[in-house]
Amino acid sequence: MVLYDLISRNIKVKRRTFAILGCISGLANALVLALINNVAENISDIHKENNILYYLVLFSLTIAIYGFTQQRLMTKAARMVEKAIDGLRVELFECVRHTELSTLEKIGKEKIFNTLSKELQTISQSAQLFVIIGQSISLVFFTSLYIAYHSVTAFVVLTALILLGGSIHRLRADEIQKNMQLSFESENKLIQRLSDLLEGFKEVKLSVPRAQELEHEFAMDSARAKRSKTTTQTLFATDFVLSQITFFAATGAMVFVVPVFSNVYTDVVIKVTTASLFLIGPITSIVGGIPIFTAATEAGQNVLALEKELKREQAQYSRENDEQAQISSFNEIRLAGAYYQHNRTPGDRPFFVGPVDFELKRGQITFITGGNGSGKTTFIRMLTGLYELQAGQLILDGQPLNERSLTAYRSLFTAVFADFHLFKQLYGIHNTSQQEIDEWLTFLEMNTKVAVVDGEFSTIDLSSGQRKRLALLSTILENRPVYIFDEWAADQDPIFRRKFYEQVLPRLKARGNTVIAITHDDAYFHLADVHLKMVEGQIMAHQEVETDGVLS
Ligand SMILES: Nc1ncnc2c1ncn2[C@@H]1O[C@H](COP(=O)(O)OP(=O)(O)OP(=O)(O)O)[C@@H](O)[C@H]1O
Repeated sequence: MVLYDLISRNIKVKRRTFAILGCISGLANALVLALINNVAENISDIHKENNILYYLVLFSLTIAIYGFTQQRLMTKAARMVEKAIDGLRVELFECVRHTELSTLEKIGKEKIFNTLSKELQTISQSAQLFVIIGQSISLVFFTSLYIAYHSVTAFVVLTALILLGGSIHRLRADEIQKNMQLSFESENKLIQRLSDLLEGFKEVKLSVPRAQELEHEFAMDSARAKRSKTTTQTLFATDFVLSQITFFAATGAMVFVVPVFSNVYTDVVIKVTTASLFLIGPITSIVGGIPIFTAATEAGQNVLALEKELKREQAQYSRENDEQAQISSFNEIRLAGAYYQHNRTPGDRPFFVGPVDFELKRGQITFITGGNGSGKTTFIRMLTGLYELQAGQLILDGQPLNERSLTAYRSLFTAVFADFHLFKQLYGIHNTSQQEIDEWLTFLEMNTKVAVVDGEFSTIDLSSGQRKRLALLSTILENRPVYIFDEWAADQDPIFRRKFYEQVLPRLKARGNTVIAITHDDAYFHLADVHLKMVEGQIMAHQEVETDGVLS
């Protein structure tokens, strides 16, 4: 039971409480039937003996017990499922945070969005249903007992037909599951197309062919989702009708079949027929609830699958211990024979960086140049521990790093990547004063546009160059030993570009920070202590490449 496993993982499911409440509720419901049948059968005697009030009180009491237990059951189930989902949501978020960048790239953002939002919501929506199905099963059980008490033959016929109705659904469970998986995949694609439209809105607006093709692909995926959902719903609808027919057959059997096989009196036939009719509500609830239950089970499976994928390559060590450790200084970082190869996409030539030997000394300013696609970003990700090396070693002050020390090692770095994300809130930046923030805002010429209030930028609705300045400010406030800038100055005006190279970088150096900048601004190459060049996944001294013009 995927759903039960998911729910009971973080919270203790009070099975006994649910079972007791479910039984009382089902029993009370069945008692309503028994009472009505009994009063109807003996109505003239009851009136004669003035017992009607007694039965009325009994009837009201039974309904009150049913109402109370049913309400408790539903509230408890909702609370339990929401608590479990709260835990799962946070756990999955944590899992995403701890997973490796390469794993995240492999899984894709859409699947994570879809699972964390829609799939968890599907499970949440099914909370009340679990109770209704459970209570209906209990009602069917007690009503069947009531029928068995009056006629064993009626009970056997009814049980056989209920089992037959139940097995209809089981027969097509695989087909239903396959279609649900298809619609999950189509929905992932739909999210991807939608984010293409929203994130690339400007580009889409500028190009009608692009817009048309995107719309066409979206429509195709939407049609695929529609097909698989319609097939699923059709299967469910047929199941529903078949089970209703089975149910009517069961009721019909009470009057047409049972009297043939047993010597029952008319009043017994009426009672078992009424009881059988009484089952229509719970049986409809059970059959009608199957699609939602199946969807929730499928959603649970997708949640588990995502979690497994996220954890697959996650280091098996205690996160807490690992995250407590921060490295605040170093003398030398070395990459020895470091190698990383990207996953090959069909039709693509595999790209790898390495084997690379590289040394970074504290306080140096290193510039890295290189053509497009030469591997600069990949190299930076290897150096910062964002990509786990597939061969070779990262050595910090003579100590080779292992998985345990990787998170602490990463804390040496802060970066403004080429595809940086500007956080509106200054997450994790607390060791700074308003005065320091304001000074830097003025220095970066952003003080007239933005303020930092309660640890948040007042706005990030700015030009891309200005947003980059704020990203730079965030890194400066973080004050980490090593600064990485990937083409930081590319979209700054010439005056500020000069300021970046001639004032910001020296200021960081004076503070004791080490800087690695990917840059093509040759006017400032003389400011670097070390100048390297990346060529086809190999790193070498810039001078060496420029004079030899060949790769070793
Ligand atoms: N996540 C990835 N999966 C597969 N291949 C990738 C991935 N990231 C980069 N690559 C490939 O690796 C090669 C090097 O990319 P990389 O971004 O490291 O180069 P770069 O020198 O930084 O390029 P640019 O200057 O254009 O940003 C490219 O051919 C690119 O297609």
